[in-house]
Amino acid sequence: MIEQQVQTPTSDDSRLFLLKIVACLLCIVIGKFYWDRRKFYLLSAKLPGPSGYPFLGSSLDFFGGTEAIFKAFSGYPKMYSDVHKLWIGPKFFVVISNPEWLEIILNSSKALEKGDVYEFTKPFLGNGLLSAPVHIWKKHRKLMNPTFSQKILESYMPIFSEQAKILVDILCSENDGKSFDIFPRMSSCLVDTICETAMGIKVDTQRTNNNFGKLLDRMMEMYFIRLATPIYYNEYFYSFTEHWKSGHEICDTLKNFAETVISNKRLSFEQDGKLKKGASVNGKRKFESFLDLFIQLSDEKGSLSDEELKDEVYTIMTAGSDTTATSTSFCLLILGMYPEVQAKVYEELMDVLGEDSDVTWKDLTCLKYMDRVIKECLRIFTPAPLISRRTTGEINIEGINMPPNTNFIVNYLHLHRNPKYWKDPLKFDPDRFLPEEVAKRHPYSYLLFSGGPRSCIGSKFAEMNMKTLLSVILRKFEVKAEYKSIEEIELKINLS
Ligand code: HEM
Repeated sequence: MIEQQVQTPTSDDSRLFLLKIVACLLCIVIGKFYWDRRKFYLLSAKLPGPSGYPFLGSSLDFFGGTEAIFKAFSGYPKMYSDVHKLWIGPKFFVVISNPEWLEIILNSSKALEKGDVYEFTKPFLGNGLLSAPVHIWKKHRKLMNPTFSQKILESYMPIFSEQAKILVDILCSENDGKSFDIFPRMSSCLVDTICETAMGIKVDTQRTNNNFGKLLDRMMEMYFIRLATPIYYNEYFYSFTEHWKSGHEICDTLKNFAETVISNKRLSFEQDGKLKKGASVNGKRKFESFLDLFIQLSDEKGSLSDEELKDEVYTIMTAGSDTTATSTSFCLLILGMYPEVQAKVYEELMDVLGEDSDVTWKDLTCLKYMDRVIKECLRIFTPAPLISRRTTGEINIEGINMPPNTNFIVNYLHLHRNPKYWKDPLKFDPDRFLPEEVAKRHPYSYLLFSGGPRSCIGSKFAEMNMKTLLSVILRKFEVKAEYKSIEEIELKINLS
């Protein structure tokens, strides 16, 4: 009789078999990871730039917070080129500070989508203009563009002036001749200005210890902390951190606040009947906040839900307050370092406005020297130094093919300090912005508010607000700065 011998697999055999399957699966996953990204490796090989370490890329350059990010982005273009590659972890970026490239990219319909880092703003800003995907952005931007018209912004001038005067009163009462940091005061002033213009509510953070302003500030700060902390990039790991928890708590409080404001507005509109479009009082446009206007326009042209209204209003508040506060503070700092320039600005203010008169929009258009001073200050200290975009189709520039889903970082800081376009870039010289000088430069060599169809919607608002603030402050005070040279000033960086 033949006995059939059945060999049962030992536990070692099955372990080896399992190990082989896991190894095979791992190879497939890694292979697919590299295969999906092969186009970025090809592109990376064609561009100069730091190669970084495997898996980490150049992320170690960013340890040390926002100052480290600033140093890295100032250094890369000098070391490599004004178009260079950058790996942050496994993520690939093309970093650009070249006007010719920027003109093409910022105007391309294939580069309107925001870069992946804007995802971090989503818990708070949802699909507001700053981070919205293009199909939503197009609809909302079209609806919102008319609300930033000259006429509407002119109706905000009394608020700009009133808040600037409150700031001056506070500075007068606190001024003991000692030096202090103007930014926190400026920031409160801008929060109050933007809350009133965006939502039509007075939060008065300047004079009271209002919690709303603090929460708004904290929310923005948390976003920048996340941006400067690569270990917070992964959503899954981040969701276990205290930072995530407190971010969500603040977010919920701010959301509830906005929801109450919006529902009260809707209620009062229903009670008062529809708003009269562009209604005027004594020949001047009646004040209507952005929120009033959005509700009105969305009723006429296709609705924005309450959630969308909240996102847009908070986007305006976030994008508008910190940038304008930083910009105006930098202008005062530089004017404090250059007394002869400050004297000329003062002289112009006296010529155009005299000692006490309120500032009108017409006056602002006459402040030509101040305009050049502001532009030059913000060239050197660009308040929105980096932005990021992502391609949705192939873009070819100078024979270099950038495939869909390429993330760009636009390095405005270097664009504005690039010695190719700005001789002696750290020299402060407002005359660089004389019309004849501007005409000599590439139009995309100065992009304070970015360029193309997705540039800053609030640029006019910001200019009017900054000029009003400076007009009120500089007629009251002579400012001085402790810094002696621009090189001394260390910058921190954020992403707009
Ligand atoms: C000096 C002050 C300001 C600077 C330097 C600045 C700069 C910028 C920059 C660089 C962008 C990015 C554009 C891009 O991705 O290409 C932007 C977008 C934006 N800014 Fe400003 N901004 C300022 C003030 C304001 C103000 C006062 C408001 C609102 C009242 C505002 C609202 C926005 C919005 C909503 C966006 C998104 C636009 C879109 O994607 O359609 N900004 N800003």
